[in-house]
Amino acid sequence: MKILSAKQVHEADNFTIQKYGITSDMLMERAADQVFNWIHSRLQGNPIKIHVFCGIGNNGGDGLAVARMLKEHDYNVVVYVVNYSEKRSKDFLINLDRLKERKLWPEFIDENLHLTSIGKDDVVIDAIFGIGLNRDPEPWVVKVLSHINASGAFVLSVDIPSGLFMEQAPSSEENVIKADVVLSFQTPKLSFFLPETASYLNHWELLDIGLDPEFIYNAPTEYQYIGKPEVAALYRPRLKFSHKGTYGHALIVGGSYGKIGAVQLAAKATLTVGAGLVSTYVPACGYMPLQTALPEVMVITDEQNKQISAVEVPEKVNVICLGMGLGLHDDTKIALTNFLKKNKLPLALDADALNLLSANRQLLKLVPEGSVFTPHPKEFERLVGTWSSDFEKLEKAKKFSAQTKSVLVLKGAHTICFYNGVGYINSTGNPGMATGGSGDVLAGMVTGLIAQGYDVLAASVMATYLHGLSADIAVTTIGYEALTASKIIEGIGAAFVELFKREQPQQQGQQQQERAEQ
Ligand SMILES: NC(=O)C1=CN([C@@H]2O[C@H](COP(=O)(O)OP(=O)(O)OC[C@H]3O[C@@H](n4cnc5c(N)ncnc54)[C@H](OP(=O)(O)O)[C@@H]3O)[C@@H](O)[C@H]2O)[C@@H](O)CC1
Ligand SMILES: Nc1ncnc2c1ncn2[C@@H]1O[C@H](COP(=O)(O)OP(=O)(O)O)[C@@H](O)[C@H]1O
Ligand SMILES: [K+]
Repeated sequence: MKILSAKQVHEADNFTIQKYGITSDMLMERAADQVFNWIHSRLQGNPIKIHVFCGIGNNGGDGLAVARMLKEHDYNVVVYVVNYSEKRSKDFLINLDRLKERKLWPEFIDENLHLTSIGKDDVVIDAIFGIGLNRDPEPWVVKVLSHINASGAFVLSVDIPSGLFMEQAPSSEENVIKADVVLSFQTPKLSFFLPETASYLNHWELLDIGLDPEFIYNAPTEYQYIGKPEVAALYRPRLKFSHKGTYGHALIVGGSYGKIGAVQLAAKATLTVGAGLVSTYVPACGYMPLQTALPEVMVITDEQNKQISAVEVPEKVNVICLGMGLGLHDDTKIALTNFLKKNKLPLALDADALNLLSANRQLLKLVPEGSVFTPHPKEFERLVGTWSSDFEKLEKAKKFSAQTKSVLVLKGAHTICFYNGVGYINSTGNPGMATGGSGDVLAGMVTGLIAQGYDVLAASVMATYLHGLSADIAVTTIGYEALTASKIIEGIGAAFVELFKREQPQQQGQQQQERAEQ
């Protein structure tokens, strides 16, 4: 799913309005109707107090329209207009008139703040700023935002939490509403996925307001949100008359004394995503544990017992994964240098391979184009230096991918794969994955898919999605704490199966029952 910029959303609005001969006010009515339905299906007429805070632009217009619909259904509504500018939008004014026609008079809030108290059991609808926010709110507006944040009420933000920019970090935490739920129109916003800005919302949902699909399809975007349909489309079915040679031969190079487990995890993950053959290259101390733990995997050993001092590549290997548990020994640095000087195969570079490259930057030039780098944020910082905000980190990631002409898999709660100027944001995964070895599993999965002939971008995006999905399935039965890297590997099969499961159509009665329970 594409992630549009604010400018593109406005263009999509105009395009839709012209193509279908509708008015902008009708589009606003659609948006408000969807928000109202969402609330109404949950509250079902509950007389709870609902405070609707509106700005003076179209986000405020949405708020006024929702307030009108709530009033028409006899909800207990109070409406406020946060009057931060005299430049009221046309559709805001239309909806202000409609509200007044229903005898619902908003309270206007200006810098002479008079703020009504909000009970902690009340509901707040936040429609103060939407995607039109282009500068920090003024101090008195910040006080309104803080008043809402301090109330303890359930906060539902329309489109985006007020004060949160689409593509820029807020200058202060108190400038932004903390939303329990965001009902966002048509397209998710980039700031929903970055650690610094995602913390302003607990949960988001998309409402389809019918912006023209053709416009969205043709819009060039810098970010995409990757879900099941995008990944299912990448899947390459296995062929009836195939054999193990059809699915590639991957080599995993890694391990040092005490860190052979990292190679076990990666190699097992490589096999489990379907690679035809998997070999490992490890220091001699890794021979016995690997042969014992993974009978399917072939093992080649270095002449050194505790660390790798050379890399030997067996014939017919078509992808090499390098780095897990490798260590930073001088022997290993020499091994990596000599290997990179000769190697022409695509690489998946992880962990200590990345750390060795960071410490010996001249080696980066030897990494073949079309490789994959899988750093976690600290490893990425070692590669490119520090950043002042998550948005700057994204720019650095894009630049690194362009310079190396490779995929950069920047790991995190929402891992983002960068390639050719586009960031693919993963939708699966959970905090149970914050456990040693889960990154080794991901690197192995990427490698196993490349071995089978997936291109490097498809392999990275699909591996990242399945890795998170496996963990998501696992935690439904074992919880977050007991999730381990090995359990992620065990769940890869279930994740593949889930990829092609159709949602069961729900019976109407069942839906009503579920709504009543919420
Ligand atoms: N297709 C869709 O998705 C649809 C979206 N819709 C809704 O429209 C919303 C976007 O509306 P919007 O463009 O009118 O902007 P909004 O956020 O209400 O801000 C208002 C104005 O405030 C100003 N301003 C900015 N920052 C400021 C500041 N710090 N302090 C003071 N003023 C500031 C700035 O004007 P400026 O003063 O810069 O000229 C800005 O234009 C969107 O989020 C969604 O809710 C639906 O209605 C229909 C379909
Ligand atoms: N809170 C989280 N939510 C979702 N995914 C997470 C979370 N924490 C970690 N992960 C995932 O787990 C993996 C951790 O990788 P990494 O830090 O390299 O671990 P290790 O070095 O122990 O193998 C990454 O794929 C990351 O995206
Ligand atoms: K808002």
